[in-house]
Amino acid sequence: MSMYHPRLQSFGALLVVDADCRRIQATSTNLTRLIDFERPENGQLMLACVLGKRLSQRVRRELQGQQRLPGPLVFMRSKHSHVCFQIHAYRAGEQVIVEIEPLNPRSKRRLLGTVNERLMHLVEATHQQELLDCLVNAIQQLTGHDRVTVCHFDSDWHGLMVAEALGKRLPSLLGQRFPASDFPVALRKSYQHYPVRLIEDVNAPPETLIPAVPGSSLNGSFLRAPAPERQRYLNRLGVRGSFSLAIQGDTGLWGLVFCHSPAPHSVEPPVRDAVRTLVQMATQRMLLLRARQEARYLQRVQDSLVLSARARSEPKSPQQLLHEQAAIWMKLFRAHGVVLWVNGGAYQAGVTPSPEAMSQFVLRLERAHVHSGPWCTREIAKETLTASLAMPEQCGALAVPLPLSSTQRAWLIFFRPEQVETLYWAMQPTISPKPDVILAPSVAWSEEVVGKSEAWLRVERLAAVDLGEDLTLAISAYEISSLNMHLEHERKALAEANQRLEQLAHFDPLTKVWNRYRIEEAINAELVAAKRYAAAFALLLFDVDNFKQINDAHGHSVGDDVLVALARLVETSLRGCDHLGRWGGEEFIVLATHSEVDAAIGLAERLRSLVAELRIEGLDQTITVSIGVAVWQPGDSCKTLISRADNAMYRAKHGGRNRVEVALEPATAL
Ligand SMILES: Nc1nc2c(ncn2[C@@H]2O[C@H](COP(=O)(O)OP(=O)(O)OP(=O)(O)O)[C@@H](O)[C@H]2O)c(=O)[nH]1
Repeated sequence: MSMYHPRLQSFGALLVVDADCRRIQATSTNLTRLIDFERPENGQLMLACVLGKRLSQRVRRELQGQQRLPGPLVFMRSKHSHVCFQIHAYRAGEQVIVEIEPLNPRSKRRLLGTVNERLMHLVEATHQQELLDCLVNAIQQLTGHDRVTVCHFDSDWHGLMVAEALGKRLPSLLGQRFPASDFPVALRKSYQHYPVRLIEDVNAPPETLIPAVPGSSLNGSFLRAPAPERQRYLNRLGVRGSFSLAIQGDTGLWGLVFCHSPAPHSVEPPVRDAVRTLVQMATQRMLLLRARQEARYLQRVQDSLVLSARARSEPKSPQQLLHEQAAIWMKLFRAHGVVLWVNGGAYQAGVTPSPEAMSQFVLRLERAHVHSGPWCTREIAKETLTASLAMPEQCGALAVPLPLSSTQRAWLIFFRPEQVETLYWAMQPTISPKPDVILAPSVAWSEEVVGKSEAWLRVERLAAVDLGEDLTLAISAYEISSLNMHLEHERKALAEANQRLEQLAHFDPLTKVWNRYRIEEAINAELVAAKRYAAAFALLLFDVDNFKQINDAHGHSVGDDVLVALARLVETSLRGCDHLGRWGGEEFIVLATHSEVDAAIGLAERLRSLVAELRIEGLDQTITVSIGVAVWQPGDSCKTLISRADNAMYRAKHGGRNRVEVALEPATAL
């Protein structure tokens, strides 16, 4: 195992103790300078020799089964001396590390008051900037460093100075960006594990451990000296005293608080702890403020959804939805254009690509973006999916798929304009600083960022998904209602067609009375009833006299008028239980139910004389009919019955027309 020579800072002493918390295996070289103690004669230094018996027992007890002491312990080395010490102890592998720092107890009361007052200010802050300003001022007041800054990391780990408190007249770093290379991954990771880093003097000659111990790691120690590259970096800035703390966001390292001074700068342990508490409180408050802001934004989006929810009870087409909502949506999503892509068609508002370009874009999006979440870019021109949209005025796009069905997706797509941004990059000074002069990295160059839109925030993407779900429902509701309307239309058309079919099947198209098929059906039904109940009925077969001559003299259409007028006249003269049908040509049949021969003859005579009085417009002659009457007799069929009526009618014709003849005997030879 290799021997370990840690480089330690001198503001505290460090002990490496065995796992049992008794024997000291190594001490930092400055231990004897900080604390008076007696070395035992046998040379085996015990923890009790340095901390005293009671305190070392307590450390042992509190570390039993624990990784570290629950809080710092304080002790006074000698009754005659006023020097106090604070102890931290923790386990590192098979060893226990004990850190001892001198303490000034007189500063404590004053500190508590200041910290409380500053905490109150932090809790009252209502905006992030106010909160961070309050934090840097509080820290500057507590530690006295010459520059206290808050550096916030962007998604590429470049650091932007967002708040600053200056003790001396120093140039401001506010608004400057430090490149990600200033914050290497190892450094960021170490802040995640050890959020507080104090370097009292960057250039102090380091202490080390005697004797060197195998494999001991002091990564978690306050006292470890800065790594050489960090030392060089701080030297180039002219920083000798440095104190830094991590600000942990909900998704990782949000930023760092830097406290810098050109001269060595000590920070008492209680001040260090107080600053840590302030940073933690400020972090909590910041997360809360952000959560509130996001909640307010989401509420505004929800409010806009209620409108489309209303559209569900009163379905609206995608076009109507876009027309009514586009302005609200664009305001909420800071967009200048919006497209609703449904069923291969684009509904657009504001500044958007041409429909052809949109259709190409959606095709590519469908192929490349198969999952259900939103897709976005800040640089339309550089993104392969959007490069061919060729729309210089819009730089950002946010697309949300709307799963209308398992096979078909619609899209809601927002377009954002370009936002030209000037970034000020801090350059590290190349000259060596004069002693006691802290350098501001000069505004060596500024960069104009073009072709990018504002970033699509996480909360905006979430809100877009909410809106997408709402729209999916609204569009589905519309499609269902359209389908229903279509079905209803189809149903009506079908009913009408059926009705027409019924007419064609059962009615004569010219006279609108029953056709031959229907009257035959009725006669057959009547025959069944007559057979069962022996209830007589009669058939009246009548034919217009000399109809050919009317046709020839006045034209076929007048002949038609005669047939229609005749049918109307006879139809309206019948009882409700009698039926009229057209038998063919100018022949009609009246089916007179419940009729014996006398009643049937009476009816035939009444009809004959009514017809003789009929006047037709454009026809200056009377119309007459010859009627053959046949009354049902047992054994009759439809055929025999009609045949008998036909014979009777034939006789009427031959008897001079405009007459009624009755079939008296059954028809023969049928
Ligand atoms: N206008 C019109 N004429 C029809 C229709 N159906 C048949 N006819 C005509 O009715 C005429 C029947 O003539 P005929 O069978 O000789 O009988 P008629 O002239 O009435 O003479 P009689 O029956 O002996 O009195 C024919 O000229 C047919 O063309 C129709 O639907 N409309």
